Amino acid sequence: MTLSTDIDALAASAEGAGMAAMGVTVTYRNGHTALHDASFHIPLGTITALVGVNGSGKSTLFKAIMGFVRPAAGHIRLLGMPVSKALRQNLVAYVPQAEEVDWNFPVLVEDVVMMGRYGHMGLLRRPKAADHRAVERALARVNMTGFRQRQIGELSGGQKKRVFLARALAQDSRVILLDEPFTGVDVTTEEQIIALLKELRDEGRVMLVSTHNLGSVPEFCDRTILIKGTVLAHGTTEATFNQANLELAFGGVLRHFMLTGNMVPIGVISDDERPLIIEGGRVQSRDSQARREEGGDDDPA
Ligand SMILES: Nc1ncnc2c1ncn2[C@@H]1O[C@H](COP(=O)(O)OP(=O)(O)OP(=O)(O)O)[C@@H](O)[C@H]1O
Repeated sequence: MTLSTDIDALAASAEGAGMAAMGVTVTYRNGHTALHDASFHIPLGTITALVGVNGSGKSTLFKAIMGFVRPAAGHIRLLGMPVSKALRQNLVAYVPQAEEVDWNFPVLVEDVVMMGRYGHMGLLRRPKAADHRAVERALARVNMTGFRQRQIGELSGGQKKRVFLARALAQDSRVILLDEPFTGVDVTTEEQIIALLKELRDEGRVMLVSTHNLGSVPEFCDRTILIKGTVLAHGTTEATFNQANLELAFGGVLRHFMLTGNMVPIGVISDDERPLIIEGGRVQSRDSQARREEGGDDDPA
């Protein structure tokens, strides 16, 4: 009872207005507790990275937020509401990992995006002009208009991701969960997706993005949640995404290099093809690396 009141107070505050979780524990049917006592909060109009090693509980947290699994303990609020209420109001969208989708299923790109409108339609799911307009707008926003009549299975990995993002846009949800949106995506598409996420943030939406692409987290995520069976740390990326916390979350996969002629220790976290570089204890974003390569940034020497 007290816990429920606390979560409602947190969800009513600006700090937790986007998403709030308190003491969330998820135990699967086989008895495995994948998430224990997880707590965090996210304001509106933010992009939050969810980072942790394989099996750390990222997808489990998504399932709890989507109402697919019921926490054994704890509470979640989305936009100040219990999960079930936010789902009923069509306020939450999920962009899945590629592996979760049966690509042999014969369905056109525009039909996938129209699925985002189902919650806005009546029982017979007969699309109205407004639904068609929403689908068109969403496809245009992800640069996929020319592919609307294609079978989804025929698209590249990056194009499929953009179609699922368009489905979330057509749904017009305020909370968008993205499960590893950059896997199998080239750098240009990644940059397009990041630009779109920033636009959605500026519209006041809340995004939670699980990613192994650590190098791009400081570039586009305002906040970070580090997870390893529980929430190890959460807060602004500036305050949270640092060497000490990353070592806690990634321990075994953190590599240290001491480059010849350079007295600054270089840490490389190589959880993915795009590693995160930590130089002299400072996280280097891709922007700052690029500026340095052009000779314009603060030189550590
Ligand atoms: N349906 C399930 N039943 C039992 N255990 C599960 C189930 N789904 C996941 N797990 C276990 O729960 C833990 C967390 O899994 P989860 O899929 O949430 O990790 P993740 O952080 O999303 O991993 P990845 O980065 O590999 O996607 C793992 O130990 C996993 O084996």
